[in-house]
Order: sequence, then C-alpha cells, then structure tokens
Amino acid sequence: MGSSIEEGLRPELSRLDQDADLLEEEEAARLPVTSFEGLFLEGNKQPNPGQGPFFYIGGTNGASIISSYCESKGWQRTQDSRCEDYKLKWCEIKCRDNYCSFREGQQLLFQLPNNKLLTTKIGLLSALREHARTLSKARLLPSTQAKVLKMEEFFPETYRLDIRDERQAFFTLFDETQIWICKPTASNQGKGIFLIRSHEEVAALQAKTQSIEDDPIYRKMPFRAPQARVVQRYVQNPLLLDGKKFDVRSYLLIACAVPYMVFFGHGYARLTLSLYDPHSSDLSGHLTNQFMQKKSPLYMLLKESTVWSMEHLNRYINDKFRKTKGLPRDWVFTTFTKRMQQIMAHCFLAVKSKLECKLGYFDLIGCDFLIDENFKVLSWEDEVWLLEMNSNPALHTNCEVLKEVIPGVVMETLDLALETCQKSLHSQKMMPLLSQRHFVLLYNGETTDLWPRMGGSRHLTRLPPSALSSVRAADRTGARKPVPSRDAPTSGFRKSRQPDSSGGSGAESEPSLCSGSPVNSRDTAGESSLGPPEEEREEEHRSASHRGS
Ligand SMILES: Nc1ncnc2c1ncn2[C@@H]1O[C@H](COP(=O)(O)OP(=O)(O)OP(=O)(O)O)[C@@H](O)[C@H]1O
Ligand SMILES: [Mg+2]
Ligand SMILES: [Mg+2]
Repeated sequence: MGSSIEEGLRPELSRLDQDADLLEEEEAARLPVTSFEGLFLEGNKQPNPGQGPFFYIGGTNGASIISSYCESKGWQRTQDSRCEDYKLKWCEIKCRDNYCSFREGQQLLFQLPNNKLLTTKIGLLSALREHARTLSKARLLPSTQAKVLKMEEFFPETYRLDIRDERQAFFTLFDETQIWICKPTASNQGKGIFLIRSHEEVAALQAKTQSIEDDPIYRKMPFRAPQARVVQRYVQNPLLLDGKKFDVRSYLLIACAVPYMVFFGHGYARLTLSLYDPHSSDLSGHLTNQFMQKKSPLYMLLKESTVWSMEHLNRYINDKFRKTKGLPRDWVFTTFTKRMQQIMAHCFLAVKSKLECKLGYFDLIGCDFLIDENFKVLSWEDEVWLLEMNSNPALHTNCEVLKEVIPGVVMETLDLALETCQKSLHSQKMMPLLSQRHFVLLYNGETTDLWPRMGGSRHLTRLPPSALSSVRAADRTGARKPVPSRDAPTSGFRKSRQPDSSGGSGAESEPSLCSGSPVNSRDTAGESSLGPPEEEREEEHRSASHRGS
C-alpha cells in the first residue's frame, strides 16, 4: 500500500495509526477512572410519566431497538411528530421542520440534512469527482507527491445520464463486450435498476432520455420528471460464495458533527439465492439486495443463507481462497477492512466541508462494497469496489445474523452520539471514548480541524497535528476496551459549522429548511435562484423518500 496525502496534507497512514494508538494508550494510562453515566443527557433513569425526557421515532426501521435503548435511559416515547421538546429524534425521512426547530446542543437528531451529498448516486459521484480535481491540484505542489487513493481505483466508472455531454460520451464508448448497470440516483432496494448489454438497449435508453428532456411538461416542471439516472460499469466477475454473488454492507458513522467524530463499523454480507450467471437476464442473480431476494418463493425457506456474518465470510475466504489466491490469513479483517476504511475516509473527506453540521446531528450511513474476483494480494487496485452509500440503512432483524449484528450497531451509534455530544457541549476531550466498542475511529475533527470555540476560548484554535487520526491497521473487530474519560476545562458551546460554499461543483446549500416539507421531497419549493448549481439541481428534487435499504 502506498502512503496517503489526502487533501494534500496527509502523512503516511500507518505511521499515523501507530502514533494515534500510542498517544491514546499513554493518555488512557494517565487518566483517572470516572463514570460515563453522568455524561448522558440529563442521565435521567427514573421515568417521569408524561414529563419526558422524550424521544420520537419516525418510521419502523430499527424502531424497536432505538426504542428499547431510549427507554433504558428512562426516556419516554412520544408519538407526536411535532414535539419539539425531545432529547432524541430518529426519522427515516428527513423533514425540514425537524431541522428548523432543532435546538443545538440540547437534542440529538438522526441524519445530516444534506447527507444526499454522499447518499445519492449523483451526489457521491459529483463529490468524488470534485475531490479528485482538488487532489490533483494539490499533487502539483512539490511537497505532496505521495500516492493518494484515486477514485477510479475503487469506484466503478460512472456517467450521469442527466447531463447531455456525459450521456453522449457513454453512448459513444459503449460496446457489446461490456455490461453496464443503470440506476436511479436516489432509489434503493434495487428499484428501477436494469442492465445494459446491447446496442438495442442503449438505443432505447437514448431515446427515452431524449424524450424526457424534450417533453414540454417536464421542461416546465422539471421536478415532475422521472429521477435522474447514472450508468455504471458492471463488475462482471465478482468474487462468488458457493457460486453466488454477494456484496458487503458496512457503516460510516458520523457520531458528532461539531467537531466531526467519524467511525467505521462492520456489517454483514448479502448473498443472492441463485447462482451467478453474468449472461442471465434474471436480475435476482445480479442484485444482491435483500429486497430482490425476498421476491423469490424460496426466500422464506433459505433466507438465512442470504446473510452472512463477517466472521463467516472471513472463515470462508480463509478456507477457499487463502491458498489458491495466496491471501494473507484473515484477509477480510485485515486487507479488506483497511481498504473499506480508506475508501470511506476518502468519501467523507470529499464532502466534509459541505455537510451541514450542528452539534447534535448524527448519521449512520450504509456503504455497499463488492469484491472483484481478481483480488490480488500485493495491489490495492481493482479489488474492492464501492457501489454506493445509503442514508437510513436497513436495520431489520429478520435473519439470525442480522439479529446478532444490527442491535449492536444501533446501540453503539446512540452511545457514541450521546458521549461525543456531551463531551463537545462541555468542551471535554473526546478521547478516550468510553462507549466505543466495535466502531473504529476514522476521523477525529477535534485534533484535525481548526476549532474556533465560543465564549472564553473563542480564539483558541487547534492546529492539525495530524489528519486521519486512526484508520487503524484493522484489528479483527475494531473492538477496544472502554477506558476512562478525562474532563477538560469547560468553555461552553462549540460553534456549529456551516457548509463551505466556496465554489466548486459539489458546493451546495439547502435553499431554506423552513418550508415544512420533507427535505428530500420532490415538491421542494424555492428551487430556482438560491439553489445549487444547475447540474446539482435536478438531483435536489429527485431524492425520493426512502425506507431502509
Ligand atoms: N457496478 C456494479 N457492478 C456489479 N454489481 C452491481 C453494481 N452496482 C450495483 N450492483 C448490484 O446491484 C445491487 C443494487 O445496487 P445499488 O446498491 O447501487 O442500488 P440500490 O437500489 O441503492 O440498493 P440498496 O440501497 O438496497 O443497496 C448491489 O447490491 C449489487 O449487488
Ligand atoms: Mg442504495
Ligand atoms: Mg446498495
């Protein structure tokens, strides 16, 4: 693996890992033992019927886990979606009102309002492209010659169909030796996806796209037009498990947005029911989504075989491929995990300055990876592909493995969101984190970003001693023993960070968050003059509401 200079400032990652580990261990050894309980928001364990503290859950995704967690803290569930006096709000669908009435520093709110920068196909593609441009400029500086992750090494070649020149480029380059996959920008569960293999299919797509563009109704009301789409090079020879295609769902957790505290979490592998045949026209063998598999009459009988734990995947790859492919032992928990972490960190850095951040916002994003059959040991290239990132990832527990994995992910998410929020609020040092168990720290904004603080320490800023604080050499689970916390001098509230709108194609801002409609609504008002640059605008209006995928 080469070294990394993300954003032109990044020192070598593995050295950073060691430094960060050493520092944290030394620090932990010096710290007095204190209880973390006192840090929970008002830490109220005595239910006080009808008087809160309240929590609200919108939708059913993960609801029973979130609910038990909050009840264990003595909080009470409210069914009133307009309740403003809540401690925690976890909604599947983002709603502008939630962000308008949000009380920074007093509440926790699930989902960053503009997480679509990562979680729509066009958002992610645009962010990665812009980041690549920034990095290539930085590479011209003599001090930053080291190797950085390149987008084309982990993100399959992708074209936007809503931009004329781009789709023309795709139609020109297409030939029948390759397969492409066409996806709507903001759907999930495989909805609206199809494969493109022939010139006839390309011609049909071309005609359809043109007719939408020419339609006078859509010209007048572009927000009524079908969702924008991308075409992406189809990874034709994925690694197979007993002949079946699979992808890996992992998690990017933004536990705290002020300062950024960003983590990686393991998830699970999702397999198809049927054997993989690249030439088959049956999409259920190509799309590994559970939603696709559930359509099969065999699903109820065989559903347990469609979700594997990461340990199962690791054992299988050890047994079947270690010798034949010359892989290191536990490739899944070493090489593969580290690669996923690098990719996620890269994507986060691509949007870091554009995310709308307030203390109390947190987000859990589901990231889907595909492994190429040709995976090589000595090279990072062309082995692990990021397919997409998802807001509101599925938290269902309808299979045994999901019952094992999901509650832990949700509870640690909430624990970390609470702990980091409390520490930020009281200007306490973030590390060590008592509630960190399986999630692995990817980015610590406290030590990396410049921190203007309010109140007495307004002028106190921290210079970045390092960048990615701990994309650690992946230990098996990322598990760390809870270590005691240390209080730092309290200097009040950390300042919320507005997205950087300093230009560039990815820079965008929500027009106004106070219209009372879902943030992702297709009927979003006020899109014309205040909105993002033109090529971003359509996406703004397409993002359909979204159930866990
Ligand atoms: N470039 C690709 N090459 C090979 N397979 C792909 C590619 N892109 C997507 N797939 C397959 O199609 C499935 C659905 O694609 P994707 O995840 O991008 O869509 P989605 O509708 O957002 O699904 P979900 O949000 O439910 O995961 C993936 O899980 C994967 O199995
Ligand atoms: Mg998706
Ligand atoms: Mg997916």
